[in-house]
Amino acid sequence: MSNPPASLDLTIATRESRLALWQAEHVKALLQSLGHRVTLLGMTTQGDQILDRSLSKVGGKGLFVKELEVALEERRADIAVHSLKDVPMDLPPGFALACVMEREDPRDAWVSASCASLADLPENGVVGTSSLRRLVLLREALDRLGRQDVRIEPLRGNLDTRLRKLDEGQYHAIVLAAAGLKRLGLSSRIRSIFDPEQSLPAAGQGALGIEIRSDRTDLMQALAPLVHMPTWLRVAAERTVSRAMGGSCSMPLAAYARWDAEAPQTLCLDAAWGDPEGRAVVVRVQEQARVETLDQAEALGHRVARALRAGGARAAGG
Ligand SMILES: NCc1[nH]cc(CCC(=O)O)c1CC(=O)O
Repeated sequence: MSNPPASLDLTIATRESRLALWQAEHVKALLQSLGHRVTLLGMTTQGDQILDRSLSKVGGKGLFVKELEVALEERRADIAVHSLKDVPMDLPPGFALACVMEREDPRDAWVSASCASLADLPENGVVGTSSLRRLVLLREALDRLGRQDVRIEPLRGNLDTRLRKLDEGQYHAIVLAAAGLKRLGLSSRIRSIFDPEQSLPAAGQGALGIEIRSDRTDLMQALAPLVHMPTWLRVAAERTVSRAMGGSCSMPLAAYARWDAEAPQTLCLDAAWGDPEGRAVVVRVQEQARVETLDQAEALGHRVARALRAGGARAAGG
């Protein structure tokens, strides 16, 4: 006979943006429904403080997770909830990704009151995004429409700040992850959702990950019911591409995996790599494989990274 699962006292370290708090509350509610007692420990990260420079210039993804890891290290918290997109490919020694949860909408959203689409932008229109990936993919789409007049301008800050900058008229439209808007009940702001063919999502976009100290095997068991394996396999493949390309936000790289609707257990992985100067997409590849384990997902990711390099993509730092 197995023992009933232990009820734990758990502290969740979280950033304090509205989206981060929503995500932490979401995990808190799930853990409480499993019988655990949960408190939140809110904290500000460097990524939240540096708002005047593009993230790719100031050190990238690690900026959003470092302080949370210090809280885990100092045992002030047990788990950290992250948007997987912001989590570096390799966690520092002593930390582990214990759980990947079911994915929200992974796609990019077009947010604009005045323009229904790219084609609808006025002469010399301005679109806001700070993601190099979105910049490169938008530029490509605009060039195809013959819209060299449209400018793409940097846009930083949390979701509310970005929406305010749009509302103030600094941009005609902005591009954001649909997942964040949906989680915060802001779906009505979404004018349209990009087909992944056009704006291929970033590795891990829309998925939540839970990080722990790797010695906390007790927590792995407690978190097991929150694991969504179909999502974990998708994002493992995507993140492997990113890791293999030296993934950082200073490289325009998209990696998006989806399950084939017809073939059982078959994962289709698309990737796009752009010139780091952010001008035009140079390489797009697609591979698929039967995937039932994380190892197989990673093998697919490596194949896609090799195909990107064969097509002319260069890994960062080498
Ligand atoms: N880079 C910031 C970030 N990290 C996660 C999300 C959205 C939610 C998600 O992808 O889970 C966002 C905002 C955005 O890209 O518009």
